[in-house]
Amino acid sequence: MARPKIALIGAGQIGGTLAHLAAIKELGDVVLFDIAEGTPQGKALDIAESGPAEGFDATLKGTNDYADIAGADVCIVTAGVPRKPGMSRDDLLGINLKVMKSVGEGIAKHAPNAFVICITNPLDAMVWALREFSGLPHEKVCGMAGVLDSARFRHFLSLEFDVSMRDVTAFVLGGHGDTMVPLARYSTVGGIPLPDLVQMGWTTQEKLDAIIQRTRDGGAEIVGLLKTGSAFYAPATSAIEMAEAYLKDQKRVLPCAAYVDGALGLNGMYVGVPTVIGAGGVERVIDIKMNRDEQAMFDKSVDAVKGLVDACKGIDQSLA
Ligand SMILES: NC(=O)C1=CN([C@@H]2O[C@H](COP(=O)(O)OP(=O)(O)OC[C@H]3O[C@@H](n4cnc5c(N)ncnc54)[C@H](O)[C@@H]3O)[C@@H](O)[C@H]2O)C=CC1
Ligand SMILES: O=C([O-])CC(=O)C(=O)O
Repeated sequence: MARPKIALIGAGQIGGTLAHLAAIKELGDVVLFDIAEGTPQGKALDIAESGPAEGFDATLKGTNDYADIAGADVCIVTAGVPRKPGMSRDDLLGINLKVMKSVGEGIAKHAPNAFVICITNPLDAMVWALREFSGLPHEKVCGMAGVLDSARFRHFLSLEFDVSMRDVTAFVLGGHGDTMVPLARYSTVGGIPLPDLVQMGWTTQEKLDAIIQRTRDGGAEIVGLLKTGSAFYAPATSAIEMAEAYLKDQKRVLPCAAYVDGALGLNGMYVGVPTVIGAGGVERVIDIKMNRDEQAMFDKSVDAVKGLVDACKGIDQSLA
């Protein structure tokens, strides 16, 4: 049976890391696309040359021609611009919206049956716009943010509790911005919810609040350290987890920016929610119940995403 084909649209920091991970994990043959001439070709060749030592079977091709993504099973989109210190993700909206238009058209023409994972920021608005421009089914287009934000939360919790990251679960929902919603009640260590761990004296509410804030600021913390761009190792790993769930029909329960129409009181919008990802794409949005405080935080985040979508419609009349 032929290997799956994975198209990576954008061959920058995340795109290159995605290609490396996809090859090492033998998820399929990789096509790296970028408008920058030489970059995707150079990265594809460099990673291919790591194959003999690593011992993977996958082909890697770099290209500036959308025709080369033809028939891709998965497209992961990182094309666009990252932020620098002092910027918010939302500042990228105008420039990256134009990129989503060309990428959406390219995918629609050459890989209309792909499962599409958008990473480009501001994430929730960009995945909405990419879906609009591509016209693909909603369940086949989603955005990566919740897996990353939850991974950051899990990492910080594992440090606080001095336990393996594998035994920490977390759910971060809402938009991928300052209003994101880390849900303590739905996050656990060894199956014990975080509020119970506070009561058991394993940590204090103050420390937990600080970890939640550090999670919200997780992207900015890395931007502040790197200075020239934003995080790429953990974002790439997170998107690969989603792609693998689709390709292997794993039916993973993962938070992602999905199209929600009916669940969680939402009518037809993209935002971070718990989902099930399998061979059907986003097969299910989990309609979790939130308490009053959680709902208030989620509503605020939903409003922030709606504001960004309205801004997209203001910039590009074809989206209105
Ligand atoms: N959703 C999330 O959780 C995260 C999102 N991001 C976002 O991911 C995006 C990519 O980040 P990096 O890879 O670090 O940036 P990067 O600058 O290293 O790579 C972006 C690549 O996109 C290419 N590009 C620009 N316009 C294009 C077009 N029209 N078609 C094809 N390629 C195009 C550039 O040539 C560049 O190689 C940024 O918008 C960043 O904010 C970053 C981290 C996490
Ligand atoms: O912070 C950024 O600009 C990149 C990003 O979305 C993240 O790392 O969470």
